[in-house]
Amino acid sequence: MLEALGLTIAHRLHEVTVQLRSGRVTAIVGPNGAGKSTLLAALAGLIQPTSGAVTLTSHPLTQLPPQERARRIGYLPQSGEVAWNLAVRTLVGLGRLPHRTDAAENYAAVADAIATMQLEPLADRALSTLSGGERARALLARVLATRPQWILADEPLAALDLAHQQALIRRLRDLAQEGRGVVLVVHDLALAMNHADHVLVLDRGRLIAQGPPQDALSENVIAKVWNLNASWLGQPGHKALAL
Ligand SMILES: Nc1ncnc2c1ncn2[C@@H]1O[C@H](COP(=O)(O)OP(=O)(O)OP(=O)(O)O)[C@@H](O)[C@H]1O
Repeated sequence: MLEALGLTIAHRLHEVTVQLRSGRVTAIVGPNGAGKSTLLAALAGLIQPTSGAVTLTSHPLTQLPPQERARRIGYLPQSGEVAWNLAVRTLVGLGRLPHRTDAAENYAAVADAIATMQLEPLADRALSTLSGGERARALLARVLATRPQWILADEPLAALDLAHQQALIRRLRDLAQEGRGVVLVVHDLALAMNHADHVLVLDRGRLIAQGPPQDALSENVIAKVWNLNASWLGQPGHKALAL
């Protein structure tokens, strides 16, 4: 379990307590500036809280050696920028750095991540020659190549076309089914409603609601947080938001 306990980050998050379980997909939603990216980065151990703590299987994240943390938690930041103009395959291979595994195992993990993100035709291309969505898939493949217990991804679907979005959601759901923890920041409330097992709703740095999507994303919560009169239409798993 990955937990935030009274997590406060000055001016950004206020007393957030959440328990994230592996084996399920958790979506973090909320308006712009609500603190979603801040919470995700803090859960990955990348931001020091002003007060409160993040624990992984009851151990404070700060006590885990960085390499161990990198093996256990794969983090995809929101910005799709890459400092070096690497080939896709080389970038994905960086996901193996936290491990001391042999070449065959590294090769298999990289090949698997490239296949999962449907990047085979692009594997030898330089990142600078890719489109925004192709680059986003390459960056996520690097996270998958680590084969972490936890996958924390900030808007991983934002740059993807509909077919790649659906393929990625299926894959992330499969990874959760295998027992990994998947935590996604998303703006698309229908996507969170239809595909997440658990939803956290943030607003102005505070946790407003959490629970199964049908509870956390009720029309009342949407009215309160987004100030929108919206109605859910359709059947579970295929719901759409009418505004
Ligand atoms: N490095 C920083 N230093 C100080 N304040 C920051 C920093 N990064 C973000 N903030 C502020 O913290 C608040 C939460 O930002 P955060 O990026 O977590 O929001 P978000 O919910 O992910 O927003 P968005 O949907 O726009 O991506 C915002 O008010 C933002 O201006």
